[in-house]
Amino acid sequence: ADLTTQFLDLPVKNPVMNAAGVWCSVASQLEALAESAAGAMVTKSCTLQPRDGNPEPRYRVLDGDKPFGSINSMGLPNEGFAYYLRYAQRHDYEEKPLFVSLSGLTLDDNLTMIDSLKDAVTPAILEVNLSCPNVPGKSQIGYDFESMDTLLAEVSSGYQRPFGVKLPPYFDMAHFDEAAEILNRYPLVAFVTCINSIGNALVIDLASETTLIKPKDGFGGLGGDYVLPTALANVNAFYRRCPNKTIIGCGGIKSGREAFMHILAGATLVQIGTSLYEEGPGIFQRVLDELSAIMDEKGYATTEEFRGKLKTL
Ligand SMILES: O=C(O)c1[nH]c(=O)[nH]c(=O)c1I
Repeated sequence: ADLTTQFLDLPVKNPVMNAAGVWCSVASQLEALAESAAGAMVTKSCTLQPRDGNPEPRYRVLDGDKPFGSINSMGLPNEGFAYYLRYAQRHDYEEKPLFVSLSGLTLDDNLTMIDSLKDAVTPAILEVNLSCPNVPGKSQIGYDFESMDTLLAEVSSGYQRPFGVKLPPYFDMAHFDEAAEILNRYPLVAFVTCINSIGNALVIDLASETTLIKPKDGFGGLGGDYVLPTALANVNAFYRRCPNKTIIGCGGIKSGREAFMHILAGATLVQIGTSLYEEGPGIFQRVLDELSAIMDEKGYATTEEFRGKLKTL
């Protein structure tokens, strides 16, 4: 099958990329993504200043029994905005698009970073993270509709170019409606990435009767198989409610099957997190081959032919 995809006005070799935060914190990882089969890539969400993040253990893969997944409370460790801006200025955009993810600790920090990104005049695509669940004392902007509205207004007037947002999962129709109503008031919000990890889950080790991770009494963001149905719901909910925006799907993708489901639900690109963390950048070619085989089997030549075509009963 032909996996080439149009994202906004950009031709992309294929719809598969990494999820922000996974395999994208330092130059060596970014270079590995650039050399991988991924059709696009995104940098680790960054703050204005470098951050160490939370104490370890702060990431655990859950693969002892089914389902496969992960829990993390990294706490936004990153090299600082200037580091990722430097990478964005030396990235080969002919090879593949680069997204830059920002997660400022304050609105001012976000606006300062956006100003520099705008003046740097790089083709990098801005993904504003509204959903980091792991900074102690910081709640997720995506769950505070008023501050989300304010941030989108400020970023729109500051950046004055199309950008996107990374949303937390929502679990109520009224929340899908309210979030979409806000997003639709900002035409510069060109894309919406659903979902970030399901925040503040708790995984317990039976033998030791202890939490698996250290920060926040063991509460952390859930990824992997656990979140696929919620991810698909959020992709489809915003696909239905935001007809003028592009949806990027993220959550529970570990093979061509889940990638196909995300596209069927309305996603244009799909992001891989937990499975990339565990398998490494070789996963992209595997998922692409699996997706292509499923499309061939079903008789779809391009992703365009089935994107958003989920049937209801
Ligand atoms: O703890 C993190 O660094 C983190 N972890 C996540 O699961 N999602 C996020 O957006 C972030 I910024």
